[in-house]
Amino acid sequence: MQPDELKHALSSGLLSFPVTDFDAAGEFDATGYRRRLEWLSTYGASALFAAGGTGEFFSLDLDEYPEVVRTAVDTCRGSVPIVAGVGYGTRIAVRLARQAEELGAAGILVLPHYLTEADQEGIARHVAAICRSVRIGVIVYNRGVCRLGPETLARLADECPNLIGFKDGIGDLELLISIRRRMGDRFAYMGGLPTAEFFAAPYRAAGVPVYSSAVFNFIPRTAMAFHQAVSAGDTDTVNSLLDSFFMPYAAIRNRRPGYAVSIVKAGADLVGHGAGPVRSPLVDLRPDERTALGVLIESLGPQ
Ligand SMILES: O=C([O-])C(=O)C[C@H](O)[C@@H](O)C(=O)[O-]
Repeated sequence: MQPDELKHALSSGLLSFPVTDFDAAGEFDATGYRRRLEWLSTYGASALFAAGGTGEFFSLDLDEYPEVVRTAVDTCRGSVPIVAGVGYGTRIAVRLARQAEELGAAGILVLPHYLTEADQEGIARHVAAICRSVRIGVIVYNRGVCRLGPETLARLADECPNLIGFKDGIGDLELLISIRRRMGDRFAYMGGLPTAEFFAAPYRAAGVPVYSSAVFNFIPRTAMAFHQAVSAGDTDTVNSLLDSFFMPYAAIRNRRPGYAVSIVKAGADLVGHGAGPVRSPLVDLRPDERTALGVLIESLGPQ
């Protein structure tokens, strides 16, 4: 897929980050992952992101990363574009980006580099090296220690024609709007904070109508309906779902660090599409938390 084709695909609709399937021994379960993507690809997401945050990229072994990307690309070929997450330092990120491109990924999402703070210039060099290493489209992701400003992004966009997207995982509206106004239609823009639905309406107002939904992993019909309600300005439906599902959902999610991913895996399990346990350093939901989540999911009706 050409970078501009990917930019077009990411400029509308709903995105998602499938969880990654691990078996009881904690090994990557390609069969389960393929079934998951076959199921999710029928709900009309504009793109699916393999090995993203919700996909536990940070816990994948470098030897199993290509298996995850290959499974996603082969399963979704011809139905929905697969964007592959890459991360860590520049050398590892470039190696992963080249692997993902060779395996047929439609694009690359640059997850934050690891641990250290870094200057805008250094992060720009990091992103530019990744862009230069592939021909497919690249999306830069402000999150954690990666916090690029509008002027840095403008220089990167001039230097890297295949840099076609910006994803926000920080939630600083002044920064987001400054980037959106400075970059105009040069990028496709995506919201992607934990439980993106909370930010969907204000981000749409800021000129970012597209976001990635983690809950799409277990309530895809509701996730699509929520996105359609935001898009239509149906505030009654948006507020009703925020009050009845997302607020109590967030109350569970906020109980322990890392639950933003663990709760999604628990939800998938509760709807019969289990993906196995999370890998450390994450922990799975406690039994009472699973029960509370199950009640919330039941209240939404069939998916
Ligand atoms: O790796 C990531 O950024 C994500 O998984 C983003 C999530 O989809 C986030 O938007 C969410 O939790 O709804």
